[in-house]
Amino acid sequence: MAGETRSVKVKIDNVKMIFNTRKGQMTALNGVNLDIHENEFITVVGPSGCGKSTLLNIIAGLLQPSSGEVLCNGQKVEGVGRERGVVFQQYALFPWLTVKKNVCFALEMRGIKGAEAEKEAMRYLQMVDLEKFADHYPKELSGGMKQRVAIARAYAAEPEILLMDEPFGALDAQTRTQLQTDLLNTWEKKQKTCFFITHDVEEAIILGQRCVIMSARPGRIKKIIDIDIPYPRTQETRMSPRFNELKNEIWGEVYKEYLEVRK
Ligand SMILES: Nc1ncnc2c1ncn2[C@@H]1O[C@H](COP(=O)(O)OP(=O)(O)OP(=O)(O)O)[C@@H](O)[C@H]1O
Repeated sequence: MAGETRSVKVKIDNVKMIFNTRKGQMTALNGVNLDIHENEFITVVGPSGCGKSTLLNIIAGLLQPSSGEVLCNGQKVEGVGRERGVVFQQYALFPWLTVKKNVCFALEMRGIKGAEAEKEAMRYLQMVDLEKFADHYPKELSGGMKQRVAIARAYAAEPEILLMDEPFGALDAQTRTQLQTDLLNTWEKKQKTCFFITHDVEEAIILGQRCVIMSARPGRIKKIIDIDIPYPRTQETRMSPRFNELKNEIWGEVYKEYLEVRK
């Protein structure tokens, strides 16, 4: 299985999450166990409301589980940490800072300041092909460009683990495809551990080494599928018979869970 010989970067150990709501207690996650290996690219799919974002927020340290724990590099996660970077669907850029200064912000958190930070920021902007827009403000950019800035900023923070919650979900199909290609290129060069949530089964296959399928609420891991398609993956990969087999298999599993939600 992909990644099995590598060391465990993040261990999700019997995580349960209960929310107190106006209607009483609601179990969002129950008994989630997963080992994410060093430099592994994991994609996560499942019906709406199955707890994907909740799980990501627990790994990020933004939420504390009701029971169970998450270990990162063997240490219990008790809050946010620099080794874990998050990219959300909404770009979360600082609107009052230019593109370059948004990236500088992440560098400053690492202690890189002044001219050196500016130079480094340009290097990260080049990576996402946005160096020409360094002095623009976020409001002057398209949705796809803003998300590329958010990705450059996430990379500039040099996290060991990238947690991505439907980062391309709000984008048009063409921009999404372009960003998938950019992300794959960057991942192949920089090899970070990635945990990537998506609603899009094709996206889960084109990016991931393993695809985690979550069951309907209360969310747990239903199945993990090895995406045994070699990298580099390109848009032509989508035409291959294996891609289509995997797509049918994963889609079938997700659809069964979707029907559970509707019952
Ligand atoms: N802070 C909260 N308080 C109460 N309930 C919550 C809270 N956060 C999430 N939930 C509930 O927990 C369940 C899981 O939510 P979550 O956002 O993790 O699902 P998801 O799989 O990411 O959904 P989607 O795919 O629609 O984004 C949902 O029923 C949601 O309403």
